Parts: sequence; structure tokens; C-alpha cells
Amino acid sequence: MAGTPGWQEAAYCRVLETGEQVQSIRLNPRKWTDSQSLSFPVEAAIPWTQTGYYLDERPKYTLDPLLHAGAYYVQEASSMFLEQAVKQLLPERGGIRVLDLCAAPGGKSTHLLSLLPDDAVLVSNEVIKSRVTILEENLVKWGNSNQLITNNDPRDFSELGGLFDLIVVDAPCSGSGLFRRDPKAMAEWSESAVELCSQRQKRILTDIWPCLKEGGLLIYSTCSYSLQEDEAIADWLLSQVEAESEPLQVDPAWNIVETKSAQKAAFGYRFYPDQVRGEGFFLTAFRKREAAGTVSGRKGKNKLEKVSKQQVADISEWLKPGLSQFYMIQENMVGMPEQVDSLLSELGSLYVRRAGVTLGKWADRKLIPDHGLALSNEVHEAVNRIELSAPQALQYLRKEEIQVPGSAPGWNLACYKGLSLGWLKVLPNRSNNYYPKEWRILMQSGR
Ligand SMILES: C[S@@+](CC[C@H](N)C(=O)[O-])C[C@H]1O[C@@H](n2cnc3c(N)ncnc32)[C@H](O)[C@@H]1O
Repeated sequence: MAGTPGWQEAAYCRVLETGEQVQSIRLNPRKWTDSQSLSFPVEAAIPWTQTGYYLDERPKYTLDPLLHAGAYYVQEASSMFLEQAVKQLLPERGGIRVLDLCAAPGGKSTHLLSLLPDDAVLVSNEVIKSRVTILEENLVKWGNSNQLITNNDPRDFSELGGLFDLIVVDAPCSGSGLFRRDPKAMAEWSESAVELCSQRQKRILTDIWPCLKEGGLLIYSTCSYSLQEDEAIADWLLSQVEAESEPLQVDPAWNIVETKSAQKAAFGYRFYPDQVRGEGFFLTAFRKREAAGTVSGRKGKNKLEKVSKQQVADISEWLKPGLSQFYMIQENMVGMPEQVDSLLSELGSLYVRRAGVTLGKWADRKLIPDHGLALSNEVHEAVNRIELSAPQALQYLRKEEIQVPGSAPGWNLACYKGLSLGWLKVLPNRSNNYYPKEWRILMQSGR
């Protein structure tokens, strides 16, 4: 790391040796705004974000029903700096389209959804199939309907043309920024891994650059300290494309190291664990020049089966008025706001895993509601709810049978502190727990 801008060897080594673990979470402002009424105390606000908090110690997150209801996301503090780039640089205009290219497990995507206005749309993409599952779970819990999830290689986007106002590339990297948090990262690190990552980062940026609109913003970040993955990537990109590096206003009290790349003087922001309360992180932002020349993309051929007017009327009791387009996708009824529908039609041959809100299956003129609807911000206030105690909520999340005498028969939202955890179907003598089997918690209390 010698020669890395702003690195202070002695202090850095000292802090790594302590092995201290910084705990932090970020609230979901559409579900939970009061940091004082979580299941654990928060210690202090994270200064570069409005919804992030440090905790004194690590709670048993798995045993907190609020986590499963999407009230907050457990995220490393430095990476929440994304908020500054979005707030300072994204133009305030309607209908913004955003792509989070390397999205799993969903830290940046959930953050973006909280920062963007409701009429924006976010595509969260993850190339590795096995990692899409956790991305999907986290985004379903977050509850937004203005989102799509895709499972594609960056090169699959090349043919779409300049679709996006903002692209976030939180690139796969050599992971040196995680040395304190995860000693495995140290064991896996090598100079050749840095070189390999640097080549891959260039390939990813080359593939995705045509998808950025003229005047659009690309935010690039890594959790690596290596120049080859950070400032040198900024230099390389500026030598390849028509773009400007964008500076950010940073409060000096935050102790973020501001850097300028060697060749093009690109602005970069470095986080060192001995200087900030968080792990290693790097962020830089670029704006595509207006005259950069962007090819228009091939229009897609997504031919989805529309839901009939009668079916739309039949499901209206389940939904707030925000969703306007309804389709049958395989056996599921799916609802989405206008901006998701319009972007979906332009995504050509991409593999779209999820769009808008999965409402449920349609059988005998009735909806069998999906878990996605239960967690969504679009579910109607008039849908029956059952408030569970903490032990009952955990029973529910373990997919055990729970007794809810006196509850309204039929579909109910099982709630904890007013937030929905999923569906419970109340029958005359018992209730059926519809929590997804693959999401159920296995940890027992007291561990
Ligand atoms: C740093 S992680 C992203 C973390 C995520 N943005 C978050 O905040 O939760 C990088 C992601 O890039 C994905 N990835 C790996 N190889 C890739 C490639 N060649 N192109 C695009 N993404 C890749 C990884 O699977 C991983 O999910």
C-alpha cells in the first residue's frame, strides 16, 4: 500500500490489529423512520447519510422481525457515501432511469431506492445467478414497486443504447478494504488478483458506457485500496470516453481522503478504517459529455399477456392506486407503475427476473397473494392485519403454526410493530403460515 494516497501506515496497522468491528444499519424511510424505536439502541448517526446509524454492538439481526419486514438494511458505513454522490450530482428531473450494474446482495440498490423519487425506476442487475436470489429477497423486503431485477452480463446491456441517467458500478474488486472485517479477504488477496480485477473493471466499464445517456452520471466504487482498481481506472476511463470527472463537496470533519488521479486529475474519495468509522472504500463519479454521441438502442420485444379489465377490478381491493399496468407472467399476476412498464419494453433480450410487484396466482377468480405483495408498499391499508408479539413473529418467521384466535377469516397480513412480515390464512380452527420456505429462519432464540 506504500504510495497509496492518504494512507497512514502506523495508524492503519494499529486499527487492523484491534480487529474492531463497526456495526451499522440504514433505515428504510418508506417503512421505518424512528431510529429510537428499533429493537436495539443506535449509538450515533453516520454523517454522510440521513438514514444510516452506528450501533454499539452487533445485535442478533436474524432474530429481529423488523429486519425481515424490511425496516432496515445491515450495511457497512463507508459505502453509504454513495448518498452524497447521488444527492449532489443527480439532476432533479422526473422519470430518472437508474442501473445498479453489480447489485447483489442489494446494499446500494436498497439505498438508491430510498434516495430516488417515486417516479424514478431502478434496474438492479447481478451477473452471478446464485447471487440473484439474495438480491431478490432483499429488494422484495424493501418493498418498492419502481424496480426491476435482471440477471445479465454487463456486455448484454451494450446493445440497449443510452437508456440510463445514472449507472452505479460497485465493481467486483480485490477486497483489501475489507481486511479488518474479514480476515479471509487478506488470505485471498494477491497482486495478481488486483491485476485481474483491474482488467475486469475496465471490461465492465467498456461494456456499460454506451448505456449511459448523454449528460448522464456514472458512479464507480470499489472496496479496494489499490490504485490499479481506483484512480488508475478513472484515468483509463477518461482516456477512453468523452466524460468529465465530477467533484463532491465533502465535510473536512468526515476525514475522507480526497484524491486526484495521476494523469487526468480525476476526483476520488478514499475511506481508511483508521480515519473514518467504517471500512475501506473508494468512490469516483463521471458525467458523460452532452455531445458524446450515444447510439439509440434496439427496442425490445417483450410481449407480455395483459390482465383483463375484470381481473384488474377484482384485485383492486388488494392494492393502493399506484400500479397501473398488470400482466400475467407465467402463472403470476404482476403489477407495475408506468415507468417500470415503459423501461421493461426497452430491455430487449435481457433476462428480467422480477418487475414491479408480484401480486400472486389467479385461481377461481380469486387472488392467492404472493409474498412480494405482502412486503410491498403497494398493499392496500384495508387488507386485514394481525399484530403479532415478538415471540409470535419469530414463530411466524420460522414458518411454524401460530394461534390467532378471534382474527378475521381469510387472508391476513402477519405484522410486527405495524410492519408486514407475510401472509397468514385464517381458517375456522387454525391458521396457515405462508412465509416462503426458503426464507424461513433456522436460528433458535438464545444462541
Ligand atoms: C462489490 S459487489 C456488489 C455489492 C453491492 N453493490 C451492494 O452494495 O450490496 C460486486 C458484485 O459484482 C458481481 N460481479 C462479479 N463479476 C462480475 C462481472 N464480470 N460483471 C459484473 N458484475 C460482476 C459480483 O457477483 C458481486 O455481486
